Amino acid sequence: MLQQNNTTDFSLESQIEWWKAIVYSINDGVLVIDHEGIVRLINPEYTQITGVTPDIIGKPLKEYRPGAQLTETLIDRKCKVGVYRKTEDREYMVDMAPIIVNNRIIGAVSVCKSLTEVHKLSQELKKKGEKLEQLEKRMNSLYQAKYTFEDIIGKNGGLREVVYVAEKVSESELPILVTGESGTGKELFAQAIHNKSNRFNRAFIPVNCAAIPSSLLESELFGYGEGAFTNAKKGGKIGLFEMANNGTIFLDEIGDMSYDLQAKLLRVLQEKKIRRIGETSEREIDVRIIAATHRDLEQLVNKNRFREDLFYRLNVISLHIPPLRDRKEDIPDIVQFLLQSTEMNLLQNKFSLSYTIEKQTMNLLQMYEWPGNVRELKNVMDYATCMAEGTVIKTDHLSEIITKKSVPLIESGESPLNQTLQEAMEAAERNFIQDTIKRFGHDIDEKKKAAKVLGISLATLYNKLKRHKLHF
Ligand SMILES: Nc1ncnc2c1ncn2[C@@H]1O[C@H](COP(=O)(O)OP(=O)(O)OP(=O)(O)O)[C@@H](O)[C@H]1O
Repeated sequence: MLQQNNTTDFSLESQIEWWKAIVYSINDGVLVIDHEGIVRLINPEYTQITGVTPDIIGKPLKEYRPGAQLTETLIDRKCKVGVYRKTEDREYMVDMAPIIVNNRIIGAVSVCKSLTEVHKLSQELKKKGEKLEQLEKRMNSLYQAKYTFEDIIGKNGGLREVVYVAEKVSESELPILVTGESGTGKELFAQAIHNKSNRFNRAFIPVNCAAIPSSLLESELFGYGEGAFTNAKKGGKIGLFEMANNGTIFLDEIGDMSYDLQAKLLRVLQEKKIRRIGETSEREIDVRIIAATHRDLEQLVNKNRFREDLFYRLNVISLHIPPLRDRKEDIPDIVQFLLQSTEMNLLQNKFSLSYTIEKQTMNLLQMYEWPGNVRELKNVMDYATCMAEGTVIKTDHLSEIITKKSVPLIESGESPLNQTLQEAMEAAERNFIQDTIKRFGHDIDEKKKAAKVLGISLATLYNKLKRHKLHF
């Protein structure tokens, strides 16, 4: 029996008990034979794993278990590692070693590990892995980018060039900064880029940095660990960066992100690691970042409201989407495209309609300045198709704001609607200059010719281009 008090007993009997207790407490199965191959000891775990009961003790192993290789160890003196054994209902791995004292073999020991348990665990792990894969697939399908470059309509005013660059950089891993007024199609571009990249079947996670209060944005982006703060969810929360792993995160309105959070974003860009709030360890992530803003980031940098280092890091590839008023020639194609989408929607509801638009109505659409860009045009067309009694879109079907604020095209000869003379003259001058430049071309010699035809100096032409916000 083991000593119950604190005094140390060095008697042989006590020492044997001591070693036996150690062998019994081991989690692996242990069987020991002496130099004659007689079983001297097995622990309960050995019985558990192999089914061999303690009545084997004192008997020759070879007789009891003819397949046992342990007795060979007494002869060849070799250690054997990871010998696979399988009986009807058990599977286990055995390590064997001779017990040598003063260069004499006094026995051999076999240590076994159950594979049944390992199998069970690996089975469970497999199931969990499959579940995780399913969840990942579901998440990817929930966060799928639907637009491709085919959905980007138009080519005028520099849009063709932007599409060209965007397509080229799609497959690169570099961050992209998309700028342009609200409604010009920044997210549309981001989705198209994602869908053309190798990440197309992974998640595309859009985040509007201006729509989420800055106090919440950090935990939304990075997630948090359990107990990170009061009201924190049990088990913590995964952040959007982790959700976008292997995919793309679209950080819209990046100019509205707080200065502190900008520093954390810069770290993600540099280290490709994130740390959930309240946790100490970091997690590796592989996310492509596409940021967008309608603000002038350089100006924000100058005002110390946007980090210069982050700006340069994001601005490696920049795409500027021109406003719709600078590419009014695209309006007919976009209108056609929008009407077709409406038709497709109706078709899904079993209605088949084919819309046309009156020339006069189209003229009016091209006279308007579109401060809300393509999004506004989409809304106007949705409204018009609702208002139309038949399939022809007429001026009456446009909202009042369009009919009131449209400015005449030079060649249309339409009279201005509810405009002051000054406003109409300004609009006419803008359109006339725009048309003349388009007729002659963009380079300096062509502009000189345009200025001559307009009867103004080149300097005045440049001033007027600036005043009318014409980017040629
Ligand atoms: N060139 C285009 N061709 C077809 N549809 C377009 C085009 N540009 C924009 N759209 C459509 O206009 C709407 C607004 O686009 P999007 O949301 O991408 O703009 P945004 O610049 O990201 O706007 P915001 O800055 O307000 O977030 C979307 O429905 C989009 O599909």
